Amino acid sequence: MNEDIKKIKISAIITAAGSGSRMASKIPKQFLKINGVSIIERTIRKFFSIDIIDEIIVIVRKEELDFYDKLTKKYNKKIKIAIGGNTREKSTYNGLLKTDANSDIIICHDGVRPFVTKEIILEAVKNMKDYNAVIVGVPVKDTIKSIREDKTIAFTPARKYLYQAQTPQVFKRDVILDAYKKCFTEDIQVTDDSSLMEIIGEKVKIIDGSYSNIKITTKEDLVFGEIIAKSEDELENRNRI
Ligand SMILES: Nc1ccn([C@@H]2O[C@H](COP(=O)(O)OP(=O)(O)OP(=O)(O)O)[C@@H](O)[C@H]2O)c(=O)n1
Ligand SMILES: C[C@](O)(CO)[C@H](O)COP(=O)(O)O
Repeated sequence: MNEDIKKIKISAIITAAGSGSRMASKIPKQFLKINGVSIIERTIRKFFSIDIIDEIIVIVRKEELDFYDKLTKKYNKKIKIAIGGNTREKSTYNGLLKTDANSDIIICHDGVRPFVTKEIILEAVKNMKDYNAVIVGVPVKDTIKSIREDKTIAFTPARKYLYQAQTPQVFKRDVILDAYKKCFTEDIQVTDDSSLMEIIGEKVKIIDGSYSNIKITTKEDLVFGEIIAKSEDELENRNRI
């Protein structure tokens, strides 16, 4: 491990205060189990296993606080809880306010992206040596069409320049705080935190994530999720022996 990385203070924000409308399940999707373990616990334990992360802030819905009591006991004092807002950005901002003011780096991650790897998280953090913002993504495999309201095609961007954005997305704490202040003052709506950095003119580096680092959004994702989880769990069990 690079000695410089060990010296910096790192906070992770895991957003898990969504309602999962596209999943349309009886319980919020973060609590659905994949190969026997809830999605949110799978995500939390990935971050928990990384020594250089000093604190993990999990953003939750107020009515689900009880569930996290058990999880925080299991994963000890490294975990703090913050209450979410009605958009992902508001949830992330509540998490940011709860981070240690001495933190240098903030890792933002979707609670429903449980198959991120330790290697990807560390690689994103390493790249912060040269940038104030680093995100993870994968090259787009399909041809992407930008469409008009009437569903005719407006244009086809060159695929070689297209990446699908994932999380983790990593930022210098003071820079992301500034970006969020602008977002709320000017009522800017975005679908990822990187977009805010782009709006304030910050250069964002994208590094390769993994096609397995899926966001569990709809029912089909659960099918892929089971396959990925089984192979991940099998590997972990084998390494334990
Ligand atoms: N107000 C919100 C909305 C979303 N999230 C979190 O942000 C992550 C990514 O969001 P998404 O997949 O869109 O989750 P939901 O908002 O729950 O799903 P949907 O958009 O289908 O309702 C999820 O871990 C979700 O819990 C959050 O913390 N607070
Ligand atoms: C941040 C994100 O996971 C990048 O792919 C994604 O944009 C989140 O989507 P949401 O619907 O805004 O939660």
